[in-house]
Amino acid sequence: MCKLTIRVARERLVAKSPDVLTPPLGSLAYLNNATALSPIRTAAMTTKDESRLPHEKGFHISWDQIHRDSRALAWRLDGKGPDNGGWKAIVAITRGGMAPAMIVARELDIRTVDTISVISYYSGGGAADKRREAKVLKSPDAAMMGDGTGILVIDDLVDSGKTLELVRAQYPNAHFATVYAKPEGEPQVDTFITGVSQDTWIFFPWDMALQYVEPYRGKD
Ligand SMILES: O=P(O)(O)OC[C@H]1O[C@H](OP(=O)(O)OP(=O)(O)O)[C@H](O)[C@@H]1O
Ligand code: HPA
Ligand SMILES: [Mg+2]
Repeated sequence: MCKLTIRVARERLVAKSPDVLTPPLGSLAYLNNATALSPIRTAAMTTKDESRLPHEKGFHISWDQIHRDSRALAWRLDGKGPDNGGWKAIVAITRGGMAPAMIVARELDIRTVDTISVISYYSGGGAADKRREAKVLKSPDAAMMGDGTGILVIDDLVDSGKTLELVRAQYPNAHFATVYAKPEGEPQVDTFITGVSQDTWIFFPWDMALQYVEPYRGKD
């Protein structure tokens, strides 16, 4: 009875929106499905989108988890600012830093929140030669920022450290905080909550969607 209900519901879904259950090859939904089936990535998976996610493992973060980890970050930063423990403002590194920054701002009752938009890309020649580069597309208010004193710069994660390196060069006295940190980028971050190995790709809830998966023992 239960199985029948699930099957009917799924068929309706397919009929209405085929792309929900069969995402294009290489999309994150597809890759997420593959990692959900096997925590160690399969050969088939790496050949499907090697350029984008050459990582061994996937670490899937739910909305609930990022909320709890961002709150933990806020509590760790509480009372650590230079103005009697207080912080002047928060600057979120868009786009991934916006959700954690909002949660930290709420926890610490910081009302001034600005953004810095950083875009990162790969440059260089062949695969072995490629370097991650970052560029600022939009800066926060210059008068407020000064050299960064009292400013809490927040991002979701640090990986290679290129993004934070660029922002730190502009605001050397700011405090840099991320929710997650990989070892290569750790020297760039002042405060973080969870360390993640370099060969792990972190999947954030805003990049994901729930989708149906076949039972392990098949459909019937
Ligand atoms: O330490 P790095 O190697 O520089 O990588 C970390 C950055 O990469 C991701 O952002 P991305 O540039 O993908 O953009 P987004 O936040 O707009 O998704 C992430 O949100 C960090 O900002
Ligand atoms: O592990 C990651 N997950 C999501 N975005 C990222 N940008 C750099 N590294 C990562
Ligand atoms: Mg980002």
